[in-house]
Amino acid sequence: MTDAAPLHTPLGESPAGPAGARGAPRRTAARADTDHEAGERLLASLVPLLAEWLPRQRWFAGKGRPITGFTLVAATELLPHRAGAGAPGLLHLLVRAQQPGPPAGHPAGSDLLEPSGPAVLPGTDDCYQLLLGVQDVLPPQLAHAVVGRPHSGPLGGRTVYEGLADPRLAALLLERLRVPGRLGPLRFTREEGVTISAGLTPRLLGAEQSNSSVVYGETYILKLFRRVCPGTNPDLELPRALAATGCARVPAPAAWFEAELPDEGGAAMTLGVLQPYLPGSADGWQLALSALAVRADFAASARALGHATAEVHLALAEAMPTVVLRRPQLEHLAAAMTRRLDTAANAVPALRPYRAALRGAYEELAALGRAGRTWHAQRIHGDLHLGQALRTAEDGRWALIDFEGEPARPLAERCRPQPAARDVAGMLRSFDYAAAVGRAGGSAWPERARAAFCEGYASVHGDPREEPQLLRAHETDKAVYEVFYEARHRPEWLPVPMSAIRRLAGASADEASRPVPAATGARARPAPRGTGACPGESPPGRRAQDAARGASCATGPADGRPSRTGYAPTPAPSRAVGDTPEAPGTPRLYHDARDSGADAAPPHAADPADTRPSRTGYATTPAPDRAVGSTPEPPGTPRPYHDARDADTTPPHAAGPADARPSRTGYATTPAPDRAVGGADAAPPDGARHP
Ligand SMILES: Nc1ncnc2c1ncn2[C@@H]1O[C@H](COP(=O)(O)OP(=O)(O)O)[C@@H](O)[C@H]1O
Ligand SMILES: O=P(O)(O)O[C@H]1O[C@H](CO)[C@@H](O[C@H]2O[C@H](CO)[C@@H](O)[C@H](O)[C@H]2O)[C@H](O)[C@H]1O
Repeated sequence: MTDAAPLHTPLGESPAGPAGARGAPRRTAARADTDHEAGERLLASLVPLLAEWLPRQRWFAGKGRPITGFTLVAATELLPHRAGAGAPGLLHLLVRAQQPGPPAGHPAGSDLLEPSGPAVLPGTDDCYQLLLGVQDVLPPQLAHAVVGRPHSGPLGGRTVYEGLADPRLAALLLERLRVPGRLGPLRFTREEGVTISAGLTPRLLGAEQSNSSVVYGETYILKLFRRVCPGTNPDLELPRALAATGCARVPAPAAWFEAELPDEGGAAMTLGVLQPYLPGSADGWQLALSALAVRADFAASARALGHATAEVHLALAEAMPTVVLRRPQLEHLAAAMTRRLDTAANAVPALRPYRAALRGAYEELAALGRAGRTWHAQRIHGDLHLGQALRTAEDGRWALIDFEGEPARPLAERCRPQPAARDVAGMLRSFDYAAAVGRAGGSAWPERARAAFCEGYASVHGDPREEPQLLRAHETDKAVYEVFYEARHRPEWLPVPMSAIRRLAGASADEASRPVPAATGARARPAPRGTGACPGESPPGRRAQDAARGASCATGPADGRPSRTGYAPTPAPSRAVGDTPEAPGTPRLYHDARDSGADAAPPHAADPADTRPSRTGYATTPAPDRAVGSTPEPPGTPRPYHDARDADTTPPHAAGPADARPSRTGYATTPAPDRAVGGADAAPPDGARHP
């Protein structure tokens, strides 16, 4: 029982037939095991297809670096495919992709309270979640979803495709989530007291995402995390904690599923979360751009958004541990920000002229720590921007989504308490972005929005403007990150954060401590002046303007779309582990013999088209801020939302009627160990709870 090596298939070793044939994946010890052999054959036959297909997926985090091999972590047959049956099969795979070299997308290890890792990393082997459909012949409406046809192996001659694109297979996932249970390493959990309707029609979202989401009957949305790691994803943890406090600003998880892989240290890997869908909602980015398109003010919406953000922060501070940041932590925070600045400046020359001035904001923070100043840190959203706020059609209130934090950062880092100012800074930066992309033509619009947001926030949870050094340091840190992000993913957008960099670098200490002006009667600040030659620093170019009107950025990564993901800074070399009685370290192919597939949901035309606007850009439906704007809308424009000020009722969480149908699949319990990744979170620097 020491068959410990994870199944690893280097590229270049093509599968040539059944198990044991030339090119089959290596293992350190042989053991006759049907599941293991099935797993070997399966991965071997899929490797050439995955090597081509994976880098083209928008959620693939390792763009720009070659994949040198794959390691199978676990394989589970959610629905067996029977040749000639006509019905599809569904395979769930957890696969590591080995990629040499430093990860792309984010300025270096960016921990808050712990020392950073090395600036240049030897490589990554991120684990990805794949849901692969299998059919003999794919109907034309699923042609866009094809992964490929393996030449040989267990799937030889069949068509493998993105399973989420097939409504029959997406429906099966919902069916799983409706009834708690296990299947191999997969555990499906439903929130206590929640019932989930059966038979809701699935629709795969086409939005630009770090993950993949399926909407069920406009009632639920299932987010499948694509790059996964051991531990509870904050996008499950925080919304659940918030729901327990009664905070209605965040859709409460109704069900979720995880992988339990004992050799990962016992930490379940969150794979997907089902939550109520807010139909007809519009995100803050769309709304802000729509307001700008008709020269409408956004202050009332921004104020309501500040209010909502503060409510969420308050609830999180009540529900989760908080810490006090004292001198060591503040020095550490300043040092981490400085490292990120240095890494970004090394990568983006445009930043270099401002480096010394920007450091001042961080040094000021450290100096305040040395002088005895303290701040509280708590769990926060971690990646707050206008695209993460939805204004609901039902009652016009703001809801916040996507609590994953910056997906590029290691999980442990994302789970640490941080100053709430970090979220505030993220949103303030977003107003600048909207103003630039929406061509506000001056600083009045963003300044009013920023001030209004702070006012709304202050009415609940303390005024962020009273912490000018903390806010400035975080805004600087965010703008530096954005420079790096845009340089890599959307070069046309680089002038947007660069303009903030000039402003932040140019601010004197006095100016920095000047509070954000009040929204009412705020005077426009003069346009920021440049302080040096800066490649790419012209106003957003034609393509950025086009993007703001609905076109895609032409200089994104390989797939031609700007990637929303960042990087994976934690090197995670594959290792052989395992001591479980079954087949430690052995990837297993789980399946459920009871699942015939014969009674699967009836075929349904795939609906790949998603009419929701992209999150990165580009409102296509003018939706001005009704709170302020008086400009008439274009005729026929749907108005799915109304002003938050008019409504303060809680959006109900949609839960369907009880349905007692049993799950169609059963439960295999064999563990599929792989390796431990990531570490426990750092101990809080101070156990004091937020008063
Ligand atoms: N509860 C919800 N109701 C309505 N739309 C949602 C909901 N959650 C997410 N969305 C839509 O799905 C998109 C992607 O969701 P998000 O959680 O941001 O995924 P990702 O982390 O992959 O970016 C959002 O921009 C929003 O348009
Ligand atoms: O939503 P993600 O967590 O994937 O965040 C990444 O992509 C964002 C773009 O979608 C990017 O946000 C930046 O651009 C937004 C406009 O497109 C703007 O509203 C944000 O303020 C700005 O930071 C984010 O930085 C990146 O991490």
